[in-house]
Amino acid sequence: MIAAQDLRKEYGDFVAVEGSTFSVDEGEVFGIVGPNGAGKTTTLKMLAGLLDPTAGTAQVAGYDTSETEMRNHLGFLPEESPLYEEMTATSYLRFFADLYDVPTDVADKRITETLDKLDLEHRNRQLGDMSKGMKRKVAITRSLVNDPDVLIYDEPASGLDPLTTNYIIQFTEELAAEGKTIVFSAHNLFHVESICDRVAIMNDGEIVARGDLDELQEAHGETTYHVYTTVEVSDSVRENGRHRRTVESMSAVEETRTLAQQADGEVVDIRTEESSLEEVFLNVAQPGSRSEG
Ligand SMILES: Nc1ncnc2c1ncn2[C@@H]1O[C@H](COP(=O)(O)OP(=O)(O)OP(=O)(O)O)[C@@H](O)[C@H]1O
Repeated sequence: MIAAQDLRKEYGDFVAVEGSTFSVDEGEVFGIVGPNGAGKTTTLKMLAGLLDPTAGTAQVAGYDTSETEMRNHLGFLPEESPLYEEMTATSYLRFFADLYDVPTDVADKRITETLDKLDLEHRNRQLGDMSKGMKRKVAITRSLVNDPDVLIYDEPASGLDPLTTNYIIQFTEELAAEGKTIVFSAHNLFHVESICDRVAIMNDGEIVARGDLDELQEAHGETTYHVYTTVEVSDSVRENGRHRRTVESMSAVEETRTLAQQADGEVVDIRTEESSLEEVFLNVAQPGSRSEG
């Protein structure tokens, strides 16, 4: 549904994105994460046809991103969505539906249903008088007026309160369940972990790791073993009448078993804990690069 081959973007002599190759299948939710300045927005804008790549190509819904027809199949949510401040939400959304030649009755139904799902109140308030969360809901609704197959969302929930953030993340999940293909960037790795099928981690303009969570953990994460014993062993802590020793390798698990036996005890439980996406991220997004946080 989305394919990018060797995308590159230069701003003057600064290379913002290079060698970016990836694909996203129909119905997949694909997350792009990375430190500030890694090149996420630049990548998303190239996919949305808003920035011309310096080199490389990309296709969305079967169209090259340079083809205008592609935009009829795409909903793009920019990081900052400038809205026409004097318009009401309803008139603004009708205006955009009209640009896509959506018949008025179809547009009105679609707009009302989406705003209902997003629980937007005060629909006839001027956009300039709406809160940030309300404006984001209007911008999300705008991305859906043409009923696109593909959604490209740049930081959909950035800077919003936890309640509104939850609404938007849940809503994105619902869109995925309806079969939309979604690419989005986010700094909140918990959200990415909870809704993405696959993730690409960018650093310094390049994709440095990619895959589903299991693949990322296997390639770049660590497994932690919590070994529970009946007796105290070196570095163990007491926990609910047992002793827990936390180690990083199977050989250390075996060593713990030996230590327990030497103290006339035994291992009664072993629990494993995989790295979170945040830990994987910290392992691959190296500082010292051009991080702009
Ligand atoms: N129009 C521009 N002209 C020059 N440099 C730019 C331009 N737009 C972006 N850049 C630079 O390109 C790099 C990548 O920017 P981009 O916005 O794609 O990063 P990002 O990963 O989305 O960052 P953030 O998480 O902060 O939104 C940054 O160093 C940025 O300063």
